[in-house]
Amino acid sequence: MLEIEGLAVRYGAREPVLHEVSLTVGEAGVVALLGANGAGKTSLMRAVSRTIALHGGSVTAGSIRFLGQEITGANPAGVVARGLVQVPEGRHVFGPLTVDENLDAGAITVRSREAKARTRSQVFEMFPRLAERRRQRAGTLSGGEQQMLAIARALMSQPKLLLLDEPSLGLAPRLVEQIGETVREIARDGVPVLLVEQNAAMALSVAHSAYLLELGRVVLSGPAGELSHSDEVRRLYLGEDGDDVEEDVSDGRAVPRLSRWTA
Ligand SMILES: Nc1ncnc2c1ncn2[C@@H]1O[C@H](COP(=O)(O)OP(=O)(O)OP(=O)(O)O)[C@@H](O)[C@H]1O
Repeated sequence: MLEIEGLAVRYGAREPVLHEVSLTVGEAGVVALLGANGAGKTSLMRAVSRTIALHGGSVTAGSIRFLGQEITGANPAGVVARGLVQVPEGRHVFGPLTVDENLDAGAITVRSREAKARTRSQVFEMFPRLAERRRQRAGTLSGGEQQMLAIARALMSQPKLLLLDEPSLGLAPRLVEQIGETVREIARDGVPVLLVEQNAAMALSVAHSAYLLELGRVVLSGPAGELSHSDEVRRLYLGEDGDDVEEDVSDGRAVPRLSRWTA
């Protein structure tokens, strides 16, 4: 469904942040893209959703094919119209609008009233908490509910492929589990997912295959089960060697990274 080959991305005149990245997402299942802060995960998502230019970046080499067609020159709206929909990091729900209005906004490209109503009831089945809060303003929802709304809004556009950027970020472990279950369910319902995560444990538990990015390069890839048994992933990303605590340079506190929700 999605074929990325030899992709290079840079911001302005700086050194490229992605080098020769190749990655494939098939017709079904979940593909996880793992990596530490700054590895280039979000930049890859932006390249695929064609929002990279909005962030001052560009694709300088390689190709991105979606459903067999080159999309490297497409614009963001064109990509969404083809069924490739991104839920960016940080949720970005429309705070002053209600849950229902947010869902309407997600369905703006869907013409048929019946199709919209059908998708809305499927979405409410998947997220009963949103159904209970359909007239509540999105800005007053909890962090976990906002993340669910961001995913639900993307589903309203009836995507053929969903890109999820760090859906577990900032959520408590119980909610991370729920997000993982939701991702599984979306894939089971027939929408393949490219899941970007720092939470390697969650991502590898829901994914079929996975890629590990380091400093803009794919350094490991394969079936998720194999990656979760690789020494490097276990040591650096699943925190099995006590190696998961690094200095947070912003305030000097030692904080667990990558494996922070796995305890
Ligand atoms: N708009 C931008 N302008 C310049 N450089 C950027 C921009 N966005 C990202 N970068 C740089 O690109 C590199 C990759 O960042 P990116 O956000 O893609 O990584 P990431 O793996 O998603 O990290 P995180 O998990 O922290 O979100 C970093 O060195 C970052 O500083």
